[in-house]
Amino acid sequence: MNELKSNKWMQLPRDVLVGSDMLGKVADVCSDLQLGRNALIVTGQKTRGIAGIKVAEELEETGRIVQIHVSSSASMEEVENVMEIAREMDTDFLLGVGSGKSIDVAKLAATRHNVPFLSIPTAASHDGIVSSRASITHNGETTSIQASAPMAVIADTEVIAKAPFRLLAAGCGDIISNCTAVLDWQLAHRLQNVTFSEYAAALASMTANILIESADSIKPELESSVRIVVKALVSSGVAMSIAGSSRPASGSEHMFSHALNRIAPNPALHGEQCGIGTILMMYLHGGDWKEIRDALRIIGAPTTAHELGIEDKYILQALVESHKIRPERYTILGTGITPDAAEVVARTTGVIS
Ligand SMILES: NC(=O)C1=CN([C@@H]2O[C@H](COP(=O)(O)OP(=O)(O)OC[C@H]3O[C@@H](n4cnc5c(N)ncnc54)[C@H](OP(=O)(O)O)[C@@H]3O)[C@@H](O)[C@H]2O)C=CC1
Ligand SMILES: O=C(CO)COP(=O)(O)O
Ligand SMILES: [Zn+2]
Repeated sequence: MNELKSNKWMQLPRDVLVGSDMLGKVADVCSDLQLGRNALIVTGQKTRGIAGIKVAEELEETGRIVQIHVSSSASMEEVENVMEIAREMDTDFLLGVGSGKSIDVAKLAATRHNVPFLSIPTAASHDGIVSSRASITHNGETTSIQASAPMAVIADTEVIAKAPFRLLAAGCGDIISNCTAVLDWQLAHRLQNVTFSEYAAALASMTANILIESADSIKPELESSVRIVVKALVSSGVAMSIAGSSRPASGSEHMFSHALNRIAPNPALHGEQCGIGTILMMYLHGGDWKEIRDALRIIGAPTTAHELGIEDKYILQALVESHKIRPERYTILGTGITPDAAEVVARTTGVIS
């Protein structure tokens, strides 16, 4: 790590654009940031046609050379494929255009290739669209890897409003999960003296609370709803940058979601699982879990295993195994909960019936 990198306190995006027809502004942003001529777009199978091609055309119109890579998974092999293409075409910058997976692959490949990266989400499904973390699967294990923050985030509210509403509701679940993430962080600070940032924690909690208060404003196909959620995701990402870790936005509820990804044959969306994890972990914290459940219900995010499409037995198994996911991150789960206790929390909160 060079001296500049090791001395950095926090990394933040330089430009954040949120609004209608923002895809039409990509070339201007690249010129403004002096990003160079050779661009490599990482996009997904569906999102290629939704935004990838449009972004490529916008860049080509200004004389840039653009290559599109369609990525099917957020795996280390994909990151290496993208790095190989970047080396071959002497790429000046990368763009992740699409959902979480495309953005994570572009983010890590750009970090390792040492070029800037732009995040252009087509869905507001989690705060990875702005964070300096990339979730990558390698040898069957998904890990959250430190990467560079995007140089710019360009969120076209028109495109995101047309995405399946389930993705936006999942983004809300990811934001609401800050409630228990911060409680876990405070607990770890008190019991284990882990480094704690009041600023990061306050920003993360405030962001979740504003979203809970705005729950009835989150509606399908409304750009105003997208704007609320994207702003909250940006705010959560900034909290993680201030903290220098995902602590303000990822605690026991994320460990539950990560455990489900390992255990359940068909996991649901990240933010959906984290939302339900927040209900469960808030119960364990002795907090107002009904407030969390009600906000998720109003938004239209799942609050039960049935709505998540995951069998009760996997929910219980994930609860019992969550503490093993990241043993170094102390949370309310401590050294784990028993199968009996898991059943009580899941039944009392109505997550299983
Ligand atoms: N870096 C971080 O901090 C974080 C990373 N993650 C990671 O992100 C990934 C999950 O991301 P998430 O976005 O929830 O899910 P996915 O990346 O799995 O995307 C879900 C689906 O939505 C599709 N999609 C996206 N936008 C649109 C649109 N506008 N219209 C129609 N379909 C659309 C995608 O299409 P397509 O096939 O084209 O991609 C994909 O099929 C996981 O790999 C997870 O580990 C999660 C949280 C934080
Ligand atoms: O999803 C995240 C924050 O919302 C990132 O958290 P992880 O560090 O658990 O991957
Ligand atoms: Zn998350």
